[in-house]
Amino acid sequence: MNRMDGTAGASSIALAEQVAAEDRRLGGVRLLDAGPVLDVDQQVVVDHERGPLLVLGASGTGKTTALVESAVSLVRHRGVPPECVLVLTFSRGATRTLAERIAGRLGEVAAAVPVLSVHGLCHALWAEAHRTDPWRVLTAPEQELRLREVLEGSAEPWPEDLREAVGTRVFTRELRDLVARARQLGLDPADVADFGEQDGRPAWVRAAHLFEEYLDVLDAERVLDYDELVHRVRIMLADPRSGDPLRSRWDHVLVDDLQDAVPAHAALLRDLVPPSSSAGLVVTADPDRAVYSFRGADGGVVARFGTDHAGPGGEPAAVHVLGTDHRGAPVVSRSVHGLTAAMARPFGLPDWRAPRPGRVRDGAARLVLCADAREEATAVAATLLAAHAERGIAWHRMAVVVRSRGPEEALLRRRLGRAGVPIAVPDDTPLVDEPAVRVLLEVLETALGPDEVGAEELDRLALSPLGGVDPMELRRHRKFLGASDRDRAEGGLARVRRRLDAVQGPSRRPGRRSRRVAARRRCCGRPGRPQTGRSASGRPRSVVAARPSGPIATWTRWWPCSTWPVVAARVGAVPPPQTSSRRSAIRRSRPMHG
Ligand SMILES: Nc1ncnc2c1ncn2[C@@H]1O[C@H](COP(=O)(O)OP(=O)(O)OP(=O)(O)O)[C@@H](O)[C@H]1O
Repeated sequence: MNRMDGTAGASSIALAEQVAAEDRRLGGVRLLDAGPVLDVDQQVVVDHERGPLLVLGASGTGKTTALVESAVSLVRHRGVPPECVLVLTFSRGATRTLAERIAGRLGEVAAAVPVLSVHGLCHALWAEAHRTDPWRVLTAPEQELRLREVLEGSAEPWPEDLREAVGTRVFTRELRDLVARARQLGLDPADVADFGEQDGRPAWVRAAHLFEEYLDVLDAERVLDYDELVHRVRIMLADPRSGDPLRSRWDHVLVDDLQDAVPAHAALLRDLVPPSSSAGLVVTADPDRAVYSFRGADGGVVARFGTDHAGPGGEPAAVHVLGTDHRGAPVVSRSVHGLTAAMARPFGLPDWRAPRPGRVRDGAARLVLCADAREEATAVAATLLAAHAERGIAWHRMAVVVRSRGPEEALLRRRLGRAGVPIAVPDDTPLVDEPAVRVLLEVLETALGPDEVGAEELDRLALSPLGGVDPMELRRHRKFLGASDRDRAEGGLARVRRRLDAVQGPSRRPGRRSRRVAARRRCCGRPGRPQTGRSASGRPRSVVAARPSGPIATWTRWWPCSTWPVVAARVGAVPPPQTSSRRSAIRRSRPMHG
Protein backbone atom coordinates (compact mmCIF):
# COMPACT_ATOMS: atom_id res chain seq x y z
CA MET A 1 0.00 0.00 0.00
CA ASN A 2 1.19 3.48 -0.73
CA ARG A 3 0.92 6.48 1.49
CA MET A 4 -0.21 9.94 0.59
CA ASP A 5 2.15 11.24 3.16
CA GLY A 6 3.98 9.69 6.06
CA THR A 7 2.42 12.11 8.45
CA ALA A 8 -1.10 11.84 7.09
CA GLY A 9 -2.39 9.75 9.98
CA ALA A 10 -0.57 11.76 12.60
CA SER A 11 -1.57 15.11 11.15
CA SER A 12 -5.22 14.17 10.80
CA ILE A 13 -5.21 13.09 14.44
CA ALA A 14 -3.51 16.33 15.39
CA LEU A 15 -6.00 18.26 13.29
CA ALA A 16 -8.95 16.46 14.83
CA GLU A 17 -7.56 17.24 18.26
CA GLN A 18 -7.11 20.90 17.32
CA VAL A 19 -10.65 21.09 15.98
CA ALA A 20 -11.99 19.43 19.10
CA ALA A 21 -10.07 21.94 21.21
CA GLU A 22 -11.51 24.82 19.18
CA ASP A 23 -15.02 23.46 19.59
CA ARG A 24 -14.55 23.58 23.30
CA ARG A 25 -13.90 27.28 23.25
CA LEU A 26 -17.57 28.17 23.19
CA GLY A 27 -18.29 31.87 23.52
CA GLY A 28 -14.82 32.47 24.85
CA VAL A 29 -15.35 30.01 27.68
CA ARG A 30 -12.93 27.17 27.48
CA LEU A 31 -14.34 23.81 28.55
CA LEU A 32 -11.67 21.39 29.64
CA ASP A 33 -11.27 17.79 28.52
CA ALA A 34 -12.29 15.24 31.08
CA GLY A 35 -9.29 13.16 30.02
CA PRO A 36 -9.36 9.45 29.27
CA VAL A 37 -9.73 6.71 31.84
CA LEU A 38 -6.14 5.56 31.99
CA ASP A 39 -5.22 1.90 31.77
CA VAL A 40 -3.16 0.42 34.60
CA ASP A 41 0.13 0.80 32.74
CA GLN A 42 -0.50 4.46 32.03
CA GLN A 43 -1.49 5.00 35.65
CA VAL A 44 1.94 3.73 36.74
CA VAL A 45 3.51 6.47 34.63
CA VAL A 46 1.30 9.17 36.07
CA ASP A 47 1.97 7.96 39.62
CA HIS A 48 5.74 7.96 39.11
CA GLU A 49 7.26 10.16 41.81
CA ARG A 50 10.97 10.82 41.43
CA GLY A 51 13.98 9.65 39.47
CA PRO A 52 14.20 8.60 35.83
CA LEU A 53 11.62 6.39 34.13
CA LEU A 54 11.70 5.14 30.53
CA VAL A 55 8.24 4.37 29.16
CA LEU A 56 8.26 2.06 26.14
CA GLY A 57 5.19 1.49 24.03
CA ALA A 58 4.21 0.55 20.50
CA SER A 59 2.31 3.06 18.41
CA GLY A 60 -1.09 3.89 19.86
CA THR A 61 -0.42 2.54 23.35
CA GLY A 62 -1.03 5.98 24.83
CA LYS A 63 2.50 7.19 25.57
CA THR A 64 1.73 10.81 24.78
CA THR A 65 -1.55 10.55 26.67
CA ALA A 66 0.29 9.24 29.73
CA LEU A 67 2.76 12.11 29.49
CA VAL A 68 -0.01 14.69 29.19
CA GLU A 69 -1.78 13.17 32.17
CA SER A 70 1.47 13.23 34.14
CA ALA A 71 1.78 16.97 33.55
CA VAL A 72 -1.88 17.44 34.52
CA SER A 73 -1.53 15.36 37.67
CA LEU A 74 1.66 17.17 38.76
CA VAL A 75 0.05 20.58 38.40
CA ARG A 76 -3.47 19.78 39.53
CA HIS A 77 -3.05 17.11 42.15
CA ARG A 78 0.50 17.32 43.40
CA GLY A 79 0.75 21.09 43.63
CA VAL A 80 3.82 21.43 41.43
CA PRO A 81 3.96 24.98 40.00
CA PRO A 82 3.26 24.73 36.25
CA GLU A 83 6.49 26.52 35.34
CA CYS A 84 8.44 23.79 37.17
CA VAL A 85 7.21 21.08 34.79
CA LEU A 86 9.30 21.09 31.64
CA VAL A 87 7.85 19.18 28.68
CA LEU A 88 10.26 18.42 25.84
CA THR A 89 9.87 17.00 22.34
CA PHE A 90 12.15 16.76 19.31
CA SER A 91 10.18 18.54 16.60
CA ARG A 92 8.06 21.63 16.25
CA GLY A 93 5.00 19.64 15.13
CA ALA A 94 5.15 17.39 18.20
CA THR A 95 5.57 20.45 20.43
CA ARG A 96 2.46 22.05 18.98
CA THR A 97 0.39 18.90 19.44
CA LEU A 98 1.54 18.35 23.01
CA ALA A 99 1.00 21.98 23.98
CA GLU A 100 -2.51 21.80 22.56
CA ARG A 101 -3.30 18.59 24.42
CA ILE A 102 -2.00 19.96 27.72
CA ALA A 103 -3.96 23.18 27.16
CA GLY A 104 -7.07 21.07 26.53
CA ARG A 105 -6.63 19.53 29.97
CA LEU A 106 -5.30 22.43 32.03
CA GLY A 107 -6.85 25.47 30.37
CA GLU A 108 -5.22 28.82 31.06
CA VAL A 109 -2.77 27.30 33.55
CA ALA A 110 -1.17 25.41 30.68
CA ALA A 111 0.32 28.66 29.37
CA ALA A 112 2.78 28.53 32.26
CA VAL A 113 3.96 25.00 31.48
CA PRO A 114 7.00 25.23 29.22
CA VAL A 115 6.34 22.86 26.30
CA LEU A 116 9.35 23.11 24.03
CA SER A 117 11.34 21.30 21.41
CA VAL A 118 14.94 20.64 22.44
CA HIS A 119 16.05 23.33 19.99
CA GLY A 120 13.41 25.70 21.37
CA LEU A 121 14.69 25.12 24.91
CA CYS A 122 18.32 25.66 23.89
CA HIS A 123 17.39 28.76 21.97
CA ALA A 124 15.52 30.18 24.96
CA LEU A 125 18.35 29.41 27.40
CA TRP A 126 21.00 30.80 25.10
CA ALA A 127 19.00 33.94 24.34
CA GLU A 128 18.42 34.49 28.04
CA ALA A 129 22.14 34.19 28.77
CA HIS A 130 22.98 36.60 25.95
CA ARG A 131 20.10 39.01 26.37
CA THR A 132 22.15 42.12 25.79
CA ASP A 133 24.26 40.51 23.13
CA PRO A 134 22.01 38.28 21.03
CA TRP A 135 23.24 35.61 18.66
CA ARG A 136 21.27 34.47 15.67
CA VAL A 137 20.64 30.84 14.78
CA LEU A 138 21.35 29.97 11.16
CA THR A 139 18.88 28.10 9.02
CA ALA A 140 20.16 24.94 7.31
CA PRO A 141 20.62 26.70 3.92
CA GLU A 142 22.47 29.56 5.63
CA GLN A 143 24.70 27.06 7.37
CA GLU A 144 25.50 25.42 4.06
CA LEU A 145 26.25 28.82 2.54
CA ARG A 146 28.66 29.67 5.37
CA LEU A 147 30.44 26.36 4.96
CA ARG A 148 30.76 26.91 1.24
CA GLU A 149 32.22 30.35 1.90
CA VAL A 150 34.76 28.95 4.31
CA LEU A 151 35.58 26.15 1.91
CA GLU A 152 36.25 28.57 -0.90
CA GLY A 153 38.23 30.93 1.28
CA SER A 154 40.38 28.17 2.70
CA ALA A 155 43.80 27.93 1.04
CA GLU A 156 44.98 24.61 2.50
CA PRO A 157 44.79 21.90 -0.16
CA TRP A 158 42.58 18.83 0.16
CA PRO A 159 43.94 15.32 -0.33
CA GLU A 160 44.39 14.51 -4.01
CA ASP A 161 41.52 12.00 -4.21
CA LEU A 162 39.00 14.63 -3.05
CA ARG A 163 40.06 17.62 -5.10
CA GLU A 164 37.57 17.07 -7.89
CA ALA A 165 34.71 16.88 -5.42
CA VAL A 166 35.64 20.07 -3.56
CA GLY A 167 33.27 22.85 -4.56
CA THR A 168 30.40 20.59 -5.48
CA ARG A 169 27.20 20.89 -3.53
CA VAL A 170 27.33 17.25 -2.45
CA PHE A 171 30.78 17.77 -0.95
CA THR A 172 29.59 20.79 1.04
CA ARG A 173 26.64 18.78 2.33
CA GLU A 174 28.92 15.94 3.36
CA LEU A 175 31.04 18.45 5.25
CA ARG A 176 27.96 19.93 6.87
CA ASP A 177 26.96 16.44 8.02
CA LEU A 178 30.44 15.77 9.35
CA VAL A 179 30.45 19.03 11.32
CA ALA A 180 26.94 18.31 12.61
CA ARG A 181 27.71 14.75 13.65
CA ALA A 182 30.94 15.78 15.33
CA ARG A 183 29.11 18.37 17.42
CA GLN A 184 26.28 15.95 18.15
CA LEU A 185 28.93 13.68 19.66
CA GLY A 186 30.44 16.57 21.60
CA LEU A 187 33.64 16.54 19.53
CA ASP A 188 35.88 19.53 18.87
CA PRO A 189 37.84 19.99 15.62
CA ALA A 190 40.98 18.78 17.39
CA ASP A 191 39.25 15.49 18.23
CA VAL A 192 38.24 14.97 14.61
CA ALA A 193 41.85 15.70 13.56
CA ASP A 194 43.11 13.22 16.17
CA PHE A 195 40.79 10.53 14.84
CA GLY A 196 41.98 11.28 11.31
CA GLU A 197 45.62 11.00 12.33
CA GLN A 198 45.14 7.84 14.35
CA ASP A 199 43.14 6.23 11.57
CA GLY A 200 45.38 7.39 8.72
CA ARG A 201 42.65 9.52 7.10
CA PRO A 202 44.12 12.80 5.86
CA ALA A 203 40.67 13.90 4.63
CA TRP A 204 39.41 13.94 8.22
CA VAL A 205 42.39 15.97 9.35
CA ARG A 206 41.76 18.47 6.55
CA ALA A 207 38.02 18.52 7.35
CA ALA A 208 38.86 19.18 11.00
CA HIS A 209 40.81 22.30 9.99
CA LEU A 210 37.83 23.46 7.97
CA PHE A 211 35.57 22.73 10.94
CA GLU A 212 37.81 24.98 13.06
CA GLU A 213 37.65 27.78 10.47
CA TYR A 214 33.90 27.40 10.21
CA LEU A 215 33.51 27.78 13.98
CA ASP A 216 35.73 30.86 13.87
CA VAL A 217 33.48 32.41 11.25
CA LEU A 218 30.37 31.64 13.33
CA ASP A 219 32.01 33.30 16.35
CA ALA A 220 33.00 36.27 14.26
CA GLU A 221 29.48 36.75 12.95
CA ARG A 222 27.79 36.00 16.28
CA VAL A 223 25.71 33.24 14.73
CA LEU A 224 25.21 29.56 15.58
CA ASP A 225 23.88 26.54 13.80
CA TYR A 226 21.49 24.26 15.68
CA ASP A 227 24.04 21.63 16.63
CA GLU A 228 26.43 24.30 17.84
CA LEU A 229 23.58 25.86 19.84
CA VAL A 230 22.90 22.58 21.67
CA HIS A 231 26.63 22.10 22.22
CA ARG A 232 27.05 25.54 23.77
CA VAL A 233 24.02 25.15 26.00
CA ARG A 234 25.62 21.91 27.19
CA ILE A 235 28.72 23.93 28.01
CA MET A 236 26.56 26.34 30.02
CA LEU A 237 25.02 23.42 31.88
CA ALA A 238 28.40 21.83 32.53
CA ASP A 239 29.51 24.89 34.50
CA PRO A 240 27.86 24.66 37.95
CA ARG A 241 27.70 28.47 38.19
CA SER A 242 25.42 28.74 35.18
CA GLY A 243 24.11 25.14 35.11
CA ASP A 244 22.83 24.73 38.66
CA PRO A 245 20.43 27.69 38.60
CA LEU A 246 19.05 26.44 35.29
CA ARG A 247 18.62 22.87 36.52
CA SER A 248 16.90 24.01 39.69
CA ARG A 249 14.07 25.59 37.68
CA TRP A 250 12.38 22.30 36.91
CA ASP A 251 11.10 19.76 39.41
CA HIS A 252 9.94 17.43 36.65
CA VAL A 253 11.08 16.92 33.09
CA LEU A 254 8.74 15.01 30.75
CA VAL A 255 10.08 13.99 27.34
CA ASP A 256 8.09 12.53 24.44
CA ASP A 257 9.54 10.36 21.64
CA LEU A 258 13.13 9.90 22.79
CA GLN A 259 13.76 7.77 19.68
CA ASP A 260 13.97 11.05 17.71
CA ALA A 261 16.90 12.36 19.78
CA VAL A 262 20.43 12.74 18.42
CA PRO A 263 23.18 11.77 20.91
CA ALA A 264 23.68 15.43 21.88
CA HIS A 265 20.01 15.71 22.87
CA ALA A 266 20.30 12.63 25.05
CA ALA A 267 23.43 14.09 26.62
CA LEU A 268 21.63 17.40 27.18
CA LEU A 269 18.92 15.51 29.01
CA ARG A 270 21.55 14.04 31.29
CA ASP A 271 22.95 17.52 31.85
CA LEU A 272 19.47 18.80 32.72
CA VAL A 273 18.62 15.90 35.02
CA PRO A 274 21.90 14.36 36.21
CA PRO A 275 21.85 11.22 38.42
CA SER A 276 22.41 13.41 41.48
CA SER A 277 19.24 15.39 40.74
CA SER A 278 16.08 14.93 42.75
CA ALA A 279 13.93 15.96 39.79
CA GLY A 280 11.51 13.54 38.19
CA LEU A 281 12.29 12.45 34.64
CA VAL A 282 9.73 10.57 32.54
CA VAL A 283 10.69 9.75 28.97
CA THR A 284 8.56 7.93 26.39
CA ALA A 285 9.91 6.09 23.37
CA ASP A 286 9.11 3.66 20.59
CA PRO A 287 12.44 2.76 18.96
CA ASP A 288 10.58 1.40 15.90
CA ARG A 289 9.30 4.87 15.15
CA ALA A 290 12.64 6.68 14.73
CA VAL A 291 12.09 9.00 11.78
CA TYR A 292 14.95 11.46 12.19
CA SER A 293 17.91 9.19 11.49
CA PHE A 294 18.74 11.45 8.51
CA ARG A 295 19.60 14.23 10.96
CA GLY A 296 21.57 11.96 13.27
CA ALA A 297 18.79 10.56 15.49
CA ASP A 298 19.98 7.34 16.96
CA GLY A 299 17.55 4.74 18.35
CA GLY A 300 20.52 3.62 20.48
CA VAL A 301 19.84 6.51 22.85
CA VAL A 302 16.74 4.63 24.01
CA ALA A 303 18.72 1.48 24.69
CA ARG A 304 21.32 3.53 26.57
CA PHE A 305 18.80 5.43 28.67
CA GLY A 306 19.01 2.91 31.54
CA THR A 307 22.77 3.34 31.91
CA ASP A 308 22.80 7.05 31.02
CA HIS A 309 20.47 7.67 33.93
CA ALA A 310 21.72 4.98 36.28
CA GLY A 311 21.32 5.75 39.96
CA PRO A 312 24.18 6.69 42.29
CA GLY A 313 24.77 2.99 43.02
CA GLY A 314 24.91 2.17 39.30
CA GLU A 315 21.44 0.62 39.18
CA PRO A 316 19.86 1.22 35.74
CA ALA A 317 16.90 3.57 35.38
CA ALA A 318 13.45 1.98 35.61
CA VAL A 319 11.77 0.87 32.36
CA HIS A 320 8.02 0.46 32.04
CA VAL A 321 6.04 -0.94 29.10
CA LEU A 322 2.59 0.22 28.02
CA GLY A 323 0.68 -2.85 26.95
CA THR A 324 -2.64 -1.75 25.41
CA ASP A 325 -3.17 -0.49 21.88
CA HIS A 326 -5.82 2.22 22.14
CA ARG A 327 -5.71 3.24 18.52
CA GLY A 328 -5.78 0.32 16.13
CA ALA A 329 -8.43 -2.33 15.57
CA PRO A 330 -7.10 -5.71 16.80
CA VAL A 331 -6.54 -7.05 13.33
CA VAL A 332 -4.73 -3.89 12.24
CA SER A 333 -2.49 -3.83 15.30
CA ARG A 334 -1.74 -7.53 14.86
CA SER A 335 -0.62 -6.83 11.28
CA VAL A 336 1.56 -3.86 12.31
CA HIS A 337 2.99 -5.43 15.42
CA GLY A 338 3.54 -8.72 13.56
CA LEU A 339 5.88 -6.85 11.21
CA THR A 340 7.80 -4.99 13.92
CA ALA A 341 8.12 -8.15 16.02
CA ALA A 342 10.40 -9.54 13.34
CA MET A 343 12.82 -6.62 13.74
CA ALA A 344 15.87 -6.91 15.97
CA ARG A 345 15.18 -5.63 19.46
CA PRO A 346 17.66 -3.11 20.85
CA PHE A 347 19.84 -4.82 23.41
CA GLY A 348 18.63 -4.72 26.98
CA LEU A 349 15.10 -3.46 26.34
CA PRO A 350 12.02 -5.47 27.34
CA ASP A 351 9.52 -6.40 24.60
CA TRP A 352 7.12 -3.55 23.91
CA ARG A 353 6.00 -4.66 20.47
CA ALA A 354 2.95 -6.81 21.10
CA PRO A 355 0.33 -4.75 22.94
CA ARG A 356 -3.10 -6.11 23.79
CA PRO A 357 -6.02 -4.75 21.78
CA GLY A 358 -7.88 -1.92 23.47
CA ARG A 359 -11.52 -1.02 23.17
CA VAL A 360 -11.50 -0.55 19.39
CA ARG A 361 -13.07 -3.71 18.09
CA ASP A 362 -14.06 -3.37 14.45
CA GLY A 363 -11.79 -3.11 11.44
CA ALA A 364 -10.18 -5.41 8.96
CA ALA A 365 -6.84 -5.79 7.22
CA ARG A 366 -6.56 -6.99 3.63
CA LEU A 367 -3.45 -7.67 1.61
CA VAL A 368 -3.78 -6.91 -2.11
CA LEU A 369 -0.96 -7.96 -4.40
CA CYS A 370 -0.65 -5.82 -7.53
CA ALA A 371 1.46 -6.29 -10.64
CA ASP A 372 2.63 -2.68 -10.83
CA ALA A 373 2.08 0.85 -9.52
CA ARG A 374 -0.71 1.51 -12.01
CA GLU A 375 -2.70 -1.50 -10.84
CA GLU A 376 -1.99 -0.56 -7.25
CA ALA A 377 -3.34 2.96 -7.79
CA THR A 378 -6.47 1.55 -9.39
CA ALA A 379 -7.01 -0.83 -6.46
CA VAL A 380 -6.59 1.99 -3.93
CA ALA A 381 -9.06 4.21 -5.81
CA ALA A 382 -11.60 1.38 -6.06
CA THR A 383 -11.30 0.62 -2.32
CA LEU A 384 -11.87 4.26 -1.35
CA LEU A 385 -14.77 4.70 -3.76
CA ALA A 386 -16.46 1.54 -2.46
CA ALA A 387 -16.01 2.62 1.18
CA HIS A 388 -17.56 5.99 0.40
CA ALA A 389 -20.38 4.87 -1.87
CA GLU A 390 -21.36 1.61 -0.18
CA ARG A 391 -20.56 2.22 3.48
CA GLY A 392 -21.06 5.97 3.58
CA ILE A 393 -17.61 6.68 5.07
CA ALA A 394 -16.79 10.37 4.76
CA TRP A 395 -13.75 11.26 2.67
CA HIS A 396 -12.03 12.98 5.57
CA ARG A 397 -12.18 9.75 7.56
CA MET A 398 -9.94 7.97 5.04
CA ALA A 399 -6.19 8.18 4.61
CA VAL A 400 -3.75 6.75 2.12
CA VAL A 401 -0.22 6.22 3.36
CA VAL A 402 2.63 6.05 0.83
CA ARG A 403 6.22 5.01 1.47
CA SER A 404 7.81 7.99 -0.25
CA ARG A 405 7.04 10.85 -2.54
CA GLY A 406 7.89 10.40 -6.19
CA PRO A 407 6.48 9.24 -9.53
CA GLU A 408 4.36 6.52 -7.95
CA GLU A 409 2.70 8.96 -5.60
CA ALA A 410 2.05 11.32 -8.53
CA LEU A 411 0.46 8.44 -10.43
CA LEU A 412 -1.70 7.57 -7.44
CA ARG A 413 -2.81 11.17 -7.11
CA ARG A 414 -3.75 11.36 -10.80
CA ARG A 415 -5.66 8.09 -10.56
CA LEU A 416 -7.57 9.22 -7.46
CA GLY A 417 -8.29 12.58 -9.08
CA ARG A 418 -9.68 10.91 -12.18
CA ALA A 419 -11.84 8.60 -10.05
CA GLY A 420 -13.33 11.67 -8.34
CA VAL A 421 -11.73 11.05 -4.93
CA PRO A 422 -11.04 14.44 -3.30
CA ILE A 423 -7.49 14.51 -1.97
CA ALA A 424 -5.70 16.78 0.46
CA VAL A 425 -1.97 16.22 0.68
CA PRO A 426 -0.31 17.66 3.77
CA ASP A 427 2.66 19.61 2.49
CA ASP A 428 5.86 18.43 4.07
CA THR A 429 8.19 20.00 1.52
CA PRO A 430 11.19 21.38 3.38
CA LEU A 431 11.34 25.15 3.06
CA VAL A 432 14.62 24.89 1.22
CA ASP A 433 12.92 22.90 -1.55
CA GLU A 434 9.99 25.27 -2.01
CA PRO A 435 10.26 26.58 -5.57
CA ALA A 436 10.01 30.21 -4.41
CA VAL A 437 12.73 29.74 -1.78
CA ARG A 438 14.88 27.67 -4.13
CA VAL A 439 15.03 30.47 -6.65
CA LEU A 440 15.95 33.06 -4.01
CA LEU A 441 18.70 30.80 -2.73
CA GLU A 442 19.99 30.32 -6.26
CA VAL A 443 20.07 34.07 -6.72
CA LEU A 444 22.12 34.43 -3.55
CA GLU A 445 24.42 31.61 -4.49
CA THR A 446 24.98 33.12 -7.89
CA ALA A 447 25.55 36.56 -6.45
CA LEU A 448 28.11 35.28 -3.96
CA GLY A 449 30.08 33.14 -6.41
CA PRO A 450 31.57 30.71 -7.23
CA ASP A 451 33.68 32.49 -9.78
CA GLU A 452 32.30 30.55 -12.70
CA VAL A 453 28.53 30.43 -12.58
CA GLY A 454 27.24 27.62 -14.76
CA ALA A 455 25.27 28.48 -17.88
CA GLU A 456 22.59 26.10 -16.71
CA GLU A 457 22.20 27.92 -13.40
CA LEU A 458 21.92 31.25 -15.14
CA ASP A 459 19.36 29.93 -17.58
CA ARG A 460 17.32 28.54 -14.70
CA LEU A 461 17.39 31.90 -12.96
CA ALA A 462 16.43 33.73 -16.10
CA LEU A 463 13.44 31.44 -16.52
CA SER A 464 12.44 31.66 -12.86
CA PRO A 465 9.63 33.95 -11.66
CA LEU A 466 12.28 36.38 -10.48
CA GLY A 467 13.88 36.50 -13.88
CA GLY A 468 10.57 36.70 -15.65
CA VAL A 469 12.02 35.57 -18.98
CA ASP A 470 10.10 33.00 -20.97
CA PRO A 471 11.89 30.31 -22.99
CA MET A 472 11.11 32.02 -26.30
CA GLU A 473 12.52 35.28 -25.06
CA LEU A 474 15.64 33.53 -23.83
CA ARG A 475 16.13 31.94 -27.22
CA ARG A 476 15.65 35.29 -28.93
CA HIS A 477 18.32 36.84 -26.74
CA ARG A 478 20.66 33.98 -27.44
CA LYS A 479 20.14 34.36 -31.12
CA PHE A 480 20.60 38.09 -30.94
CA LEU A 481 23.70 38.02 -28.79
CA GLY A 482 25.47 34.84 -29.68
CA ALA A 483 26.94 33.81 -32.94
CA SER A 484 30.24 32.03 -32.57
CA ASP A 485 30.58 28.29 -32.03
CA ARG A 486 32.19 28.89 -28.67
CA ASP A 487 29.17 30.94 -27.63
CA ARG A 488 26.85 28.21 -28.67
CA ALA A 489 28.86 25.59 -26.80
CA GLU A 490 28.83 27.80 -23.72
CA GLY A 491 25.12 28.40 -23.96
CA GLY A 492 22.64 30.53 -22.07
CA LEU A 493 23.32 33.62 -20.11
CA ALA A 494 26.96 32.77 -19.46
CA ARG A 495 27.55 34.02 -22.96
CA VAL A 496 25.65 37.19 -22.29
CA ARG A 497 27.66 37.79 -19.18
CA ARG A 498 30.95 37.20 -20.96
CA ARG A 499 30.07 39.66 -23.69
CA LEU A 500 29.01 42.33 -21.28
CA ASP A 501 32.08 41.69 -19.17
CA ALA A 502 34.15 42.36 -22.25
CA VAL A 503 32.52 45.77 -22.49
CA GLN A 504 32.76 46.58 -18.76
CA GLY A 505 36.08 44.97 -18.02
CA PRO A 506 36.35 41.79 -15.98
CA SER A 507 33.45 41.63 -13.58
CA ARG A 508 34.94 39.03 -11.30
CA ARG A 509 37.90 39.56 -9.19
CA PRO A 510 39.18 36.70 -7.01
CA GLY A 511 36.23 34.97 -5.38
CA ARG A 512 34.06 37.30 -3.40
CA ARG A 513 33.61 34.73 -0.71
CA SER A 514 37.33 34.10 -0.47
CA ARG A 515 37.81 37.81 0.03
CA ARG A 516 35.07 37.89 2.65
CA VAL A 517 36.63 35.11 4.69
CA ALA A 518 40.11 36.57 4.23
CA ALA A 519 38.88 40.00 5.33
CA ARG A 520 37.38 38.50 8.45
CA ARG A 521 40.69 36.91 9.20
CA ARG A 522 42.49 40.21 8.77
CA CYS A 523 40.04 41.81 11.17
CA CYS A 524 40.77 39.34 13.91
CA GLY A 525 44.45 40.04 13.82
CA ARG A 526 45.72 36.52 13.46
CA PRO A 527 45.41 34.21 10.53
CA GLY A 528 42.55 31.74 10.62
CA ARG A 529 40.80 33.30 13.65
CA PRO A 530 38.25 35.78 12.30
CA GLN A 531 36.33 37.64 14.96
CA THR A 532 34.04 39.96 13.18
CA GLY A 533 31.67 39.89 10.30
CA ARG A 534 32.48 43.48 9.35
CA SER A 535 34.85 44.61 6.67
CA ALA A 536 37.91 46.69 7.39
CA SER A 537 35.94 49.72 6.28
CA GLY A 538 33.30 48.95 8.85
CA ARG A 539 30.72 48.15 6.22
CA PRO A 540 28.52 45.20 6.92
CA ARG A 541 29.50 42.00 5.22
CA SER A 542 25.98 41.57 3.96
CA VAL A 543 25.12 38.93 1.44
CA VAL A 544 25.79 41.23 -1.46
CA ALA A 545 27.80 44.41 -1.44
CA ALA A 546 25.73 47.58 -1.82
CA ARG A 547 27.20 48.34 -5.21
CA PRO A 548 26.55 45.39 -7.47
CA SER A 549 29.43 43.84 -9.29
CA GLY A 550 30.15 40.58 -11.07
CA PRO A 551 27.14 38.77 -12.41
CA ILE A 552 24.73 41.13 -10.68
CA ALA A 553 26.24 44.12 -12.41
CA THR A 554 26.02 42.29 -15.68
CA TRP A 555 22.50 41.18 -15.13
CA THR A 556 21.25 44.53 -13.97
CA ARG A 557 22.45 46.01 -17.23
CA TRP A 558 21.14 43.24 -19.41
CA TRP A 559 18.05 42.22 -17.60
CA PRO A 560 14.89 42.78 -19.57
CA CYS A 561 12.83 43.51 -16.47
CA SER A 562 13.43 45.90 -13.61
CA THR A 563 13.41 43.35 -10.78
CA TRP A 564 17.13 42.78 -10.52
CA PRO A 565 18.38 46.28 -9.77
CA VAL A 566 15.76 46.57 -7.06
CA VAL A 567 16.68 43.21 -5.56
CA ALA A 568 20.39 43.92 -5.70
CA ALA A 569 19.99 47.35 -4.12
CA ARG A 570 17.80 45.99 -1.37
CA VAL A 571 20.08 43.14 -0.56
CA GLY A 572 23.04 45.46 -0.45
CA ALA A 573 21.22 47.71 1.98
CA VAL A 574 20.83 45.10 4.71
CA PRO A 575 21.73 46.82 7.99
CA PRO A 576 24.81 45.68 9.87
CA PRO A 577 23.94 42.78 12.15
CA GLN A 578 26.69 43.43 14.68
CA THR A 579 28.44 46.11 16.59
CA SER A 580 32.09 46.08 17.45
CA SER A 581 31.27 45.63 21.13
CA ARG A 582 30.13 42.13 20.30
CA ARG A 583 33.51 40.87 19.40
CA SER A 584 34.29 38.84 22.47
CA ALA A 585 34.54 35.31 21.25
CA ILE A 586 33.04 32.36 23.03
CA ARG A 587 35.53 29.91 24.29
CA ARG A 588 34.72 26.49 23.08
CA SER A 589 35.13 23.76 25.56
CA ARG A 590 37.12 20.62 25.54
CA PRO A 591 35.09 17.72 24.21
CA MET A 592 32.10 16.52 26.13
CA HIS A 593 31.67 12.98 24.97
CA GLY A 594 28.14 12.16 24.60
N1 LIG B 1 -6.57 5.05 28.31
C1 LIG B 1 -7.07 5.38 27.14
N2 LIG B 1 -8.36 5.14 26.85
C2 LIG B 1 -8.88 5.45 25.65
N3 LIG B 1 -8.20 6.02 24.65
C3 LIG B 1 -6.91 6.29 24.85
C4 LIG B 1 -6.28 5.98 26.11
N4 LIG B 1 -5.00 6.35 26.01
C5 LIG B 1 -4.82 6.85 24.78
N5 LIG B 1 -5.96 6.82 24.09
C6 LIG B 1 -6.18 7.26 22.71
O1 LIG B 1 -5.38 6.43 21.87
C7 LIG B 1 -4.83 7.19 20.81
C8 LIG B 1 -3.32 7.04 20.85
O2 LIG B 1 -2.84 7.69 22.03
P1 LIG B 1 -1.44 8.41 22.08
O3 LIG B 1 -1.31 9.38 20.97
O4 LIG B 1 -1.26 8.90 23.46
O5 LIG B 1 -0.51 7.15 21.79
P2 LIG B 1 1.05 7.10 21.48
O6 LIG B 1 1.55 5.83 22.05
O7 LIG B 1 1.70 8.35 21.92
O8 LIG B 1 0.99 7.00 19.90
P3 LIG B 1 2.18 7.25 18.87
O9 LIG B 1 3.31 6.40 19.29
O10 LIG B 1 1.57 6.81 17.59
O11 LIG B 1 2.47 8.71 18.94
C9 LIG B 1 -5.31 8.62 21.00
O12 LIG B 1 -6.43 8.82 20.20
C10 LIG B 1 -5.69 8.67 22.47
O13 LIG B 1 -6.70 9.62 22.72
